[in-house]
Amino acid sequence: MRIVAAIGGSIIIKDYNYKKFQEYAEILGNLAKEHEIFVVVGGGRPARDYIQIVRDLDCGEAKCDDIGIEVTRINAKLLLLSLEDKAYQKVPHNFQEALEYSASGKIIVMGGTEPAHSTDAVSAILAEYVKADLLINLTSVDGMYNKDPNKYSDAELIEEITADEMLEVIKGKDVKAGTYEFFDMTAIQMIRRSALETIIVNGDNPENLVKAINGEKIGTKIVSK
Ligand SMILES: Nc1ncnc2c1ncn2[C@@H]1O[C@H](COP(=O)(O)OP(=O)(O)OP(=O)(O)O)[C@@H](O)[C@H]1O
Ligand SMILES: O=c1ccn([C@@H]2O[C@H](COP(=O)(O)O)[C@@H](O)[C@H]2O)c(=O)[nH]1
Repeated sequence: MRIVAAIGGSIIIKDYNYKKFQEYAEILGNLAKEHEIFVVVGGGRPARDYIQIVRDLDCGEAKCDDIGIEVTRINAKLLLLSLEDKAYQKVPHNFQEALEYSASGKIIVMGGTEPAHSTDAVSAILAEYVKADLLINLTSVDGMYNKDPNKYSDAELIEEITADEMLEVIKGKDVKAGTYEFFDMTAIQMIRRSALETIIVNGDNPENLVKAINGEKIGTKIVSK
């Protein structure tokens, strides 16, 4: 299978610790023996911190996005270093480069591309671009809930949701740099227009990536309407 995995910065760089990179490198390396793997890495807390400095400098939102993109590429580079020769040792800056580098037969790891969306959107566009069979979004919660589980203790996990229903929930959310909380509009629109098979799982345990690929019932599945 050709798989795109989006690893949230909220998990991979949460503790500024090499161990999560190592854990992911081992699992991705094993998966690459059977599957074609593309990874998109998010920015996490360091991206938000850097974005805040650019915002305080009053440089405008697109420049805030730019610095966010730089941080996602640093996180991608850290994962590349952990993967050693199992990955193509260059971070693609756009989808064409990702496709070109994939001719190496190695794992491809990228961060952001251009301003005005999140790495979730990058992963969805990449999944379209390379005609992936499966898009897996690894984040810091067990999937999509009916409301923010970190704010509401009675939030309920949604096992299956259509892209249209997701768009309804997400519309009206903030679209400023670093605030594309959970999913953003661009990501969901891509998922909808190409009916991308998508699963959102908790990536704090990287084994959940394997479970999702093996078709175990886990997280939230986004179905086309
Ligand atoms: N309806 C919801 N269901 C699940 N999580 C939600 C929801 N609404 C808001 N959230 C929040 O979204 C957060 C996940 O989004 P976040 O932007 O941190 O993800 P990420 O993509 O994993 O990381 P990053 O954006 O840093 O790369 C959760 O911690 C949760 O608090
Ligand atoms: O293609 C991209 C990717 C990211 N950004 C900006 O960077 C931050 C961090 O990415 P996350 O996916 O949210 O972790 C994001 O909020 C954007 O501000 C971007 O503009 N374009």
